[in-house]
Amino acid sequence: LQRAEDVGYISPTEVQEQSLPVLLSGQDCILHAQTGSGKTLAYLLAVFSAIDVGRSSVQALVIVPTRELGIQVTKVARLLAAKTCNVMALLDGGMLTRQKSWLKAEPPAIIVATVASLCQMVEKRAFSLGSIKILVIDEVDFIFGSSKQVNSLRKILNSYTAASSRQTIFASASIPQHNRFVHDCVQHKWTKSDVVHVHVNPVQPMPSHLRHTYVICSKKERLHVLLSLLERDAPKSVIIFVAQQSEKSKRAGNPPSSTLVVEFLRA
Ligand SMILES: Nc1ncnc2c1ncn2[C@@H]1O[C@H](COP(=O)(O)OP(=O)(O)OP(=O)(O)O)[C@@H](O)[C@H]1O
Repeated sequence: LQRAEDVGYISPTEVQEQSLPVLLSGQDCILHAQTGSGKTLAYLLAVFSAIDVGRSSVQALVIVPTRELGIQVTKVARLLAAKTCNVMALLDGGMLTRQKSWLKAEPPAIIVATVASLCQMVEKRAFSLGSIKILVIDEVDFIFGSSKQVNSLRKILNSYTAASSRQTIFASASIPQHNRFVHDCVQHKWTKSDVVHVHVNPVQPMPSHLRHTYVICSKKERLHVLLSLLERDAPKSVIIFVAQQSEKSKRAGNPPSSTLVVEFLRA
């Protein structure tokens, strides 16, 4: 807590105020609060409270759905660690071969990892998760919603580690059917039975001056429809979310849709 204050976190946000007594007492917790409310700092303070920085073993694991989020979390963890312990990022697209030898030579106290990279390392026996004291799953709704990641996540929760011997924290801005999720956590032994659900700042209703519109079209027509909407509405500014280009489309030599949209806006 002193270190958090030293780096500029003077007073806690609402989710931190409500969750820190639970987290620092070592109880399992579901941190459910909107984006930007300070969940990352809350769970990282629990991580630093749980680990013994003098021990050379992997004691804390933070699972994130994407490389980008992993980079952000690692940055905050390193800021708080202030060289008292090592924080390693095992993220998709990273240098896993080099990291494998680092892991064996000097196990970091904290690992921030994407599901696939972590499982790859564990399956190659680069390290074991036997000494994990605290496990955090960030953006849990995203990971459980991804068919690619969910089976590996279940292994991390139930095979590689056990809920009875670790503190487990789930964090998310949105947990659809959250009462059901809390029930599943206990039922599937992802957490202990006294897991606490900290739910603050439920998403505010949409401001009345905003208008939602949607268009139903086939997958093939999506880009064409988007470009026609841009042409028709000619917005002053716009944020467009595009999915990753599929490998099949890359191999076929198609330009990514982001390039096509940018070219259209430039013209
Ligand atoms: N107690 C605090 N005092 C001041 N700033 C804070 C505090 N806690 C967090 N912040 C800042 O608020 C911003 C958002 O925090 P954070 O990333 O932890 O939110 P989050 O709830 O994890 O968001 P997301 O759901 O997007 O992961 C960050 O820039 C962080 O540095």
